[in-house]
Amino acid sequence: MHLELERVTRRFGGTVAVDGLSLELPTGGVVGLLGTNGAGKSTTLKLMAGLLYPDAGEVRLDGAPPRRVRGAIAFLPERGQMYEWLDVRGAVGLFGSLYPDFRPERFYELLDQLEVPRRSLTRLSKGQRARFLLAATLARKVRLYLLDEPLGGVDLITRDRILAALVSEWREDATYVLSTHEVAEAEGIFDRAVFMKEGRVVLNASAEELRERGQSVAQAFREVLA
Ligand SMILES: Nc1ncnc2c1ncn2[C@@H]1O[C@H](COP(=O)(O)OP(=O)(O)OP(=O)(O)O)[C@@H](O)[C@H]1O
Repeated sequence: MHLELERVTRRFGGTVAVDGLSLELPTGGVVGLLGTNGAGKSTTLKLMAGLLYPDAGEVRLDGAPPRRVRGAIAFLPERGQMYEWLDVRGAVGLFGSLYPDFRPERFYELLDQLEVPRRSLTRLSKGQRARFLLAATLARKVRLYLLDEPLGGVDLITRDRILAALVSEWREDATYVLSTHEVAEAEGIFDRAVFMKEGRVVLNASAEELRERGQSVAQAFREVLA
């Protein structure tokens, strides 16, 4: 899915969360949306998902406003506090009825791959709950995956499993945008890194461009955001 944000601004009261942000992402690939706390990553993802409206500027997905292509977007919110009552069967029922593109087989595979015990969410740890909801999100077959901090608050071993699950899921016709401040750990999976600071894009570089600059994502992150 071709993603375009044109001079997008979003405020919350006196706070400018996203400040005249312009960004164009062609179809396909894995995009890291990187920035420190409060940089505006979550707000940007919600604007892309059509869950928030901009105060100014425009968001277009394949030329249309997000609300018109909502069915082609899977969004993983930052904190997995929703659906407390869900268990695996409930999730298959709920996601299956909400989303015609939900693939139960893929969900079971991902649960195994992410080593999530098949229990209700109330009986899972925070990290397991986050992986449960990540599995449910990735089990949808859509053209745009927006994942807010899928690596947040998990241990290193779990992080590797999540990255493996993500990598096993990549499809060429789909775009994956994931926000993180765990830059070093996510190194190597991004085709493109978009660095945000104070609601703006301060650097948008492909992995190749970073290599040509002789920089790792982590080095570029430190340089740009310092
Ligand atoms: N619903 C809201 N009401 C008020 N202020 C908000 C709201 N959502 C975000 N903000 C503010 O907007 C700014 C950007 O927040 P955002 O959550 O987009 O940043 P972030 O880069 O995702 O941060 P983090 O890495 O901490 O999740 C912050 O100053 C935040 O306090």
